[in-house]
Amino acid sequence: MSTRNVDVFYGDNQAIKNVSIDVDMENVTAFIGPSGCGKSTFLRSLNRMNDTIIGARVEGRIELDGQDIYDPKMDVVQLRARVGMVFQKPNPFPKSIYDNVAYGPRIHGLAKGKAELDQIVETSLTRAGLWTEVKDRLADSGTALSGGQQQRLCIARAIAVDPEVILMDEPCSALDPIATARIEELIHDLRGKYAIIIVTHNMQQAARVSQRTAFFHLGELVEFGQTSDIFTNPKADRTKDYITGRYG
Ligand SMILES: Nc1ncnc2c1ncn2[C@@H]1O[C@H](COP(=O)(O)OP(=O)(O)OP(=O)(O)O)[C@@H](O)[C@H]1O
Repeated sequence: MSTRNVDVFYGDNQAIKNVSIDVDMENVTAFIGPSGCGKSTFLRSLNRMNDTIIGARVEGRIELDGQDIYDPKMDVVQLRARVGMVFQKPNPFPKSIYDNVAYGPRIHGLAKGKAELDQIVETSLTRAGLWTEVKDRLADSGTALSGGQQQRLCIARAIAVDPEVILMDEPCSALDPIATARIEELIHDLRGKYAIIIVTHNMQQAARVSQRTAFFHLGELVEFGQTSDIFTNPKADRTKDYITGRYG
């Protein structure tokens, strides 16, 4: 996935300024930066989630496999299956655990029959590290699970439509440390199967889960590189100030 000279506006207010980035499909990429720097705005532009916000406007070019995702011919429902999203607060549908995962494959016609759908549900829940905890209660409501389990269910739901990229917007901010550790392990296990981009406030988390880090400040991409370099040998003064806790 690549972006070229991307600007994002909310009315007259410019939240993202001229951001060009190539997201590596093999690695986990973290977006970090102080509150309000535009991390979530930029993340949402990668699967056209900003389309749903009145007054939001994206300029520049964003490509997935060489295709312009803002091309008027792009099927946005299909795009959001290819570039899935996991939000800050787990948001399972008020449906059974099974139906939460089966929903996407059903609407996209990915399974030929019940057996195939069962298999997709099992594989997705297994990849999301939830299968053993829920396999005997697939008919229970997804909303009855713990917060951490709900977030893993949301990850299973994203995985079920076989995405290329998974966007995660502060996926652990509503979770306790144990549930957070499970999600971080899961991100580690999913690396290589999907390109993962995670927005996080937590620099330790970025250092633990990602191989590439992008530092944003005031809507600009200040520095992007290997996570180890960003944290141990940042080039820009603004990055240095942020990682040493001088602001943010
Ligand atoms: N729906 C919206 N309507 C208008 N302005 C918005 C909207 N969402 C974000 N903004 C503005 O865009 C700028 C970037 O916000 P954004 O939420 O992308 O930053 P962030 O780095 O993700 O912040 P945080 O870490 O606090 O979530 C801010 O000035 C914010 O006020």
